[in-house]
Amino acid sequence: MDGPVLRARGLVKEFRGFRAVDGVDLDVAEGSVHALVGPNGAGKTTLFNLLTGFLRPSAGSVRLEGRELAGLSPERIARLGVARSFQITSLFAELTPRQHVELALAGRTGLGWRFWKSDRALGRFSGRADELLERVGLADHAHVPAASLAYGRKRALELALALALDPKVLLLDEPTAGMGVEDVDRTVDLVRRVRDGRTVVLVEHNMNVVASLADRVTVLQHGRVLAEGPYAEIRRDPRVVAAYLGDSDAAR
Ligand SMILES: Nc1ncnc2c1ncn2[C@@H]1O[C@H](COP(=O)(O)OP(=O)(O)OP(=O)(O)O)[C@@H](O)[C@H]1O
Repeated sequence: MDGPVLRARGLVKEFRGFRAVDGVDLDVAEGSVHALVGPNGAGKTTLFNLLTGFLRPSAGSVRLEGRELAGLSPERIARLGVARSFQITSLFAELTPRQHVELALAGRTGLGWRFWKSDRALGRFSGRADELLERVGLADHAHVPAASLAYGRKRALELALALALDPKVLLLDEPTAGMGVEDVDRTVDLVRRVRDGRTVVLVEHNMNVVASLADRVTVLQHGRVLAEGPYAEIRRDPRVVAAYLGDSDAAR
């Protein structure tokens, strides 16, 4: 199809008269990795929540391949093809990664929670579950309780759960937040592996990660788009340097 897969126009979110997102236009091209960056409080998380239905916009529209999403529930939006990962899922401590992914796959088909205890019903998803776990590097940890997984591996599992929905657009909320250098490198590799023709939108503070992954970058400030373009252009834009890149958080 022509044009962006995800398009926001005039998005506004007001909290008691304060505009956290203030008239944002966003075009996310199909198959691209698009980063949302900006200083603390710029409105990145709020925008993310508007795109995924976790918040209802005060005004404006969000379209997925032309279809209006504004006002739909997060579940409906996920089923239509916009799924998010990181900082949302609470994993079940005693269930294994394999069981988590089987349940996510079952939920997608509508088989859902009614069958959640039936090994036979879930067994039909085991092949696909193994593929997804392999994809995110968890094949060797498929059968341990989720509670025993290291932090980076829990996040890899959350990514597998989002991928189980086979989304058109995958949204990643600060995928490297709280990680040490090794886990950051591993996560960058992981996102590269799973994007595979998929469209990815990510909120990310670590500019090295943005530089390695993003085809396009939107810089937000005070709820508005300050600049938009390829990373190489954005990083030289004096407005962006002044508003954001000079800040030590972004220089990490
Ligand atoms: N539920 C809410 N009620 C009132 N104000 C809110 C609410 N959510 C966010 N805000 C305000 O909206 C502004 C944007 O917040 P948001 O969390 O979207 O920024 P951000 O760019 O994601 O910041 P950070 O990088 O710190 O996560 C902030 O001033 C914040 O205090």
